[in-house]
Amino acid sequence: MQMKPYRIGTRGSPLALAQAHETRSRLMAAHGLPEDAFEIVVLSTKGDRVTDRPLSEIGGKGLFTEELEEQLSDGRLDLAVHSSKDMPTALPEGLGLVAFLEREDVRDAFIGRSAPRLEDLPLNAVVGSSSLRRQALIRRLRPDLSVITFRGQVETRLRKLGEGQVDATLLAHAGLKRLGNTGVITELLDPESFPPAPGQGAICIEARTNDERIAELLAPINHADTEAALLCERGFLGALDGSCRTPIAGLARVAGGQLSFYGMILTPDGSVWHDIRREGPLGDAAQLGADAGAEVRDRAGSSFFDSWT
Ligand SMILES: NCc1[nH]cc(CCC(=O)O)c1CC(=O)O
Repeated sequence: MQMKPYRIGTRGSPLALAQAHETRSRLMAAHGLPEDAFEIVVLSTKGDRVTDRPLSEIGGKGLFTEELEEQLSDGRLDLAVHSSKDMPTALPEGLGLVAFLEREDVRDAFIGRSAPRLEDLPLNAVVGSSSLRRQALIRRLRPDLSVITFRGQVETRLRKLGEGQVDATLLAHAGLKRLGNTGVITELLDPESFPPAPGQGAICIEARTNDERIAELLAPINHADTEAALLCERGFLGALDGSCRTPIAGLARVAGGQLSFYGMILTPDGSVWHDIRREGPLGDAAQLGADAGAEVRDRAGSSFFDSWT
């Protein structure tokens, strides 16, 4: 009997497509299914269409997810593949992050034209980044640099760098690996001094939470340690109510059945920051992250958060 193919939704950027193809390959291998058991459905989102303004200004969570989520909710899609980093902490009713693929390298990659390392950039060099976290972390380490907003797909940013619009840029190592573009990297940044975004490097799969058939399909490709780390990092983000305007970093790692979490919040100019370290059992991942978020929020005090708005 010919079954209807599972419909996998994705955005159309090269990175998103690579992630959707990787997910399909994992599903084919896990279930011994042929390629045509899955159909990859490409949707354009608001975040893809508005490219001339910083994401933090267009505002609104779910900029890259709304169209996919509508089609998941009404059954036109069975699953949607995302970068966990781009996923808001609150999802529409009835949808959830049902599986996480094993995480790639979490580090940020530095791509320098004027110097191979962030610390070697000449005084007053220009760094392009659209991420508030990266902007704040750069300013924290190198207050002399000028940081400009720099949007577009990975390829667009590399082209702008090549044209000399900036002296350096930063991109996720994981994304460059998935695009087969690691040759451009001149330095991998230490996650202690340059902590990644919550979710960085992990592909997640969103689906209807009440759909048993899809839950069974996804169970064998879920990576338990990645899931625990992600729940922890998203707990941290949620406790800080990370809007798109907040520089927040957070990384949970699993070793010996224990989670260790490191998180940081910064003012956009990088002049003030608060960091936190927490260890705990895997089973309490989300709570551990949420507690860390609450503590760092209390420590920072409300005046700290005023500087964000
Ligand atoms: N917001 C864009 C985005 N979302 C996920 C990745 C990279 C892949 C990942 O972190 O999983 C990127 C590009 C980048 O930060 O370089």
